[in-house]
This record gives sequence, structure tokens and C-alpha cells, in this order.
Amino acid sequence: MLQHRSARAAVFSAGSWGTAVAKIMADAGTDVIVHARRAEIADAINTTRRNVGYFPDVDLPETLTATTDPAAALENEDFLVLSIPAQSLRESLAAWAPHIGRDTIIVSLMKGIERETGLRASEVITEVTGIPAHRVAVLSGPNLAREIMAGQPAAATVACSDEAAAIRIQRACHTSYFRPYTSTDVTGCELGGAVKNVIALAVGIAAGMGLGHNAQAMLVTRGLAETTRLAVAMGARPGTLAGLAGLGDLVATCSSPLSRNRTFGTHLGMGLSIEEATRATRQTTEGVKSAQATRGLAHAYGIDMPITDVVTDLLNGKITLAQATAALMQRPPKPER
Ligand SMILES: NC(=O)C1=CN([C@@H]2O[C@H](COP(=O)(O)OP(=O)(O)OC[C@H]3O[C@@H](n4cnc5c(N)ncnc54)[C@H](OP(=O)(O)O)[C@@H]3O)[C@@H](O)[C@H]2O)C=CC1
Ligand SMILES: O=C(CO)COP(=O)(O)O
Repeated sequence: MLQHRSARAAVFSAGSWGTAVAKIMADAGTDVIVHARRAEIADAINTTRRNVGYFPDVDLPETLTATTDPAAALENEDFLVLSIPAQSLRESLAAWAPHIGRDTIIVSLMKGIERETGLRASEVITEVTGIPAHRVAVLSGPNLAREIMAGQPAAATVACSDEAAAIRIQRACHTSYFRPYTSTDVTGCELGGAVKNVIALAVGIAAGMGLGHNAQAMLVTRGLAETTRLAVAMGARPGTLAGLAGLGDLVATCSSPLSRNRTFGTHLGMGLSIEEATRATRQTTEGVKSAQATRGLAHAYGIDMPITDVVTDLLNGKITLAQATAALMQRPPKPER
């Protein structure tokens, strides 16, 4: 009799979101192996069922194992799930690429734009591995890892130009607490996730400066408008930006103290330097690295992105907090669109 084999996923790496998605997939019945850079993290996952570095208080499923050996992680995998800082993707993936299987579907969890090239993570993946775009997917949405590790309900968008591949990923990560929707709009899904980090920095800055909820709601709303303008110019569907990977993620990230980007912005708004904010925030803060590249895309596509401009200038030390506020509030009046 034919035995039905569980899907197999290799999750690279064992940080906050990689661990959370590994747990989701294991809870969904997928066999999961996590690739950790550090032996102590891999050993602890295998022996104590805990990720001591990121979630020392959460039990992981028995079907989730870990290794530091990329070749061992990539044996017979159906899915390779990538969750490392976007700026390190090219170099790390080049080392892992020879071990990736011929039919593997790659799922990017990363919410960043490559600084030197302006490429989205999925574009870097196809460039580095030679794997065609229809086998590269993006999972994005309002997904603060800590809440998901606590089993709280959340939803996300899985986008792939091949809808059948998106449906396979959806099945591999659908649980009682995690509800993935499918889409074929990879560009919209990916830009929604990357640009919201820049907008979350702006909202955090406003909060740190002591500005109220009106100002923060203004930044969220106008931030969504400029994100949508860019994404549509780059070929995305406007509806994607109104969905989980756009508005949904923007709302979660801009309103939660769990967000590293919002927290980083809050530190800047309170007057800390970039170095001090970096030390205080810890972990990956993609918006800080992606702001300049996002502005580069805006220029390349002739799109006005005033909030991204101001955040980039602040990060580059070109303007003060007072000048940033003035730059946004004293723009010429215009119709809302
Ligand atoms: N955290 C969240 O709630 C969410 C995060 N994301 C996105 O997921 C991606 C990863 O973020 P997140 O998991 O939060 O980040 P973390 O900082 O929590 O973890 C980063 C992981 O990447 C590893 N790493 C760091 N630098 C490198 C490198 N140069 N090469 C290879 N591996 C490296 C780290 O290893 P080590 O531990 O050894 O340093 C760690 O395992 C980001 O793009 C983020 O925007 C998306 C949705 C939710
Ligand atoms: O992307 C996230 C939630 O969806 C996590 O946001 P931060 O990277 O700002 O913590």
C-alpha cells in the first residue's frame, strides 16, 4: 500500500521568525529541520526542545529537529524556508545553494530590500540559485513572532506566481492558530512587508517624540499610500497592499511594542543616536537597512515617498527630528490620493 509521506521543510535559520515558522509548520504536520548557525542553539533544540537563544520559555514540537550542517538540513526537502537578515541573504545563500534540491520550493520570510542592488529577497534568491521565479514564494503578514509562539491567532499571505505552489505551502503551514491565504502577487506581498518597516520606524519616531495617536495614524495612512504607489508602479495589485501583507502588517508593526522597527524608531525619537538605538533594540531591524534602498526604488520609478525620504535622511544624520516633522507638515497642500 502507498504510504503518504509528510512534507519536509528545512528552515534557515533559528532566529525569532525562523523558529516561529518552524513551529507552525511542525504543528501543521510538516517534518521540519532547522539550520542554526550556533551549535548551542541546535543542540538545545534537539535535547531540551527549546530554542535557548530566542524563546527559552516555549516548548517546540517533537517533529522539529535542528542541525548546523546545511547539507544535512537540505536532504530531500520539499521546502526551503529562508529567514535571515535580508542584507546577509546573498552571501549566505551562495554557500547553501549547492545543496538545494532540483524541485525544492523556496519560501522567503524576509522583509528587506538589498542595499546595493535594490532587489527584493525573492529576486536575490532567483539570481543566486538560478531557481525559476515560479518556485520562489513569499510568506508575509502581521506576524509578530512572540505572539505566534504563544499560540495566538494570526494570518498571513503566501504569494507565488505558481498558485499550485502557494497552495502546497498553505497546506504545509495551516494550523489552528495560523491561517495562510494564497496570492500570486509576489511583488506586492514582498514590498508591503519591506516598506512597512520603514513606516514603522517613522511611527516609532513620532511616538518617541511624544506625538499623539493622530500623528501616528497619519503616518500609517499616508505610509500605506506611498507604499501602494511604489508597489503598483512596480507591478503589484493595489488589493495586495490593502490586505494582510500590506495594511495588516503595517497596523501590527506600527502599533506593537514587540516590533523591533517601531522600537528602534521610538529610541531615535527620544533622542538616542543610531548606535545607541542599535544597542538598545538588538535583533534584526530591517527598516534601518532598507530605507535607503526603498528611496532608490522610489527614485527609479518616479514615485513620491515623503515619509521614506524623511526617515532615510534622519538615519543618514542629514536632518534633525524637528526638521523631519517640518519636512512632512509643510509640504505643499494637495488632494488626498
Ligand atoms: N521577528 C518577527 O516577528 C518577524 C520577522 N520577519 C522577518 O524575518 C527575517 C529574520 O528576522 P528575525 O528572525 O526576526 O531576526 P532575528 O534577529 O531574530 O534572527 C536572525 C537569524 O538569522 C541568523 N543570522 C544573522 N546574521 C546572519 C548571517 N549573516 N548569515 C546567516 N544567518 C544569519 C541569526 O543567527 P544567530 O542567532 O546565530 O545570530 C538568527 O538565526 C527578517 O527579514 C524580518 O523582517 C518577518 C515576520 C515576523
Ligand atoms: O514583521 C514583523 C511583524 O509582522 C516584525 O516586525 P519587526 O521586524 O519590526 O519586529
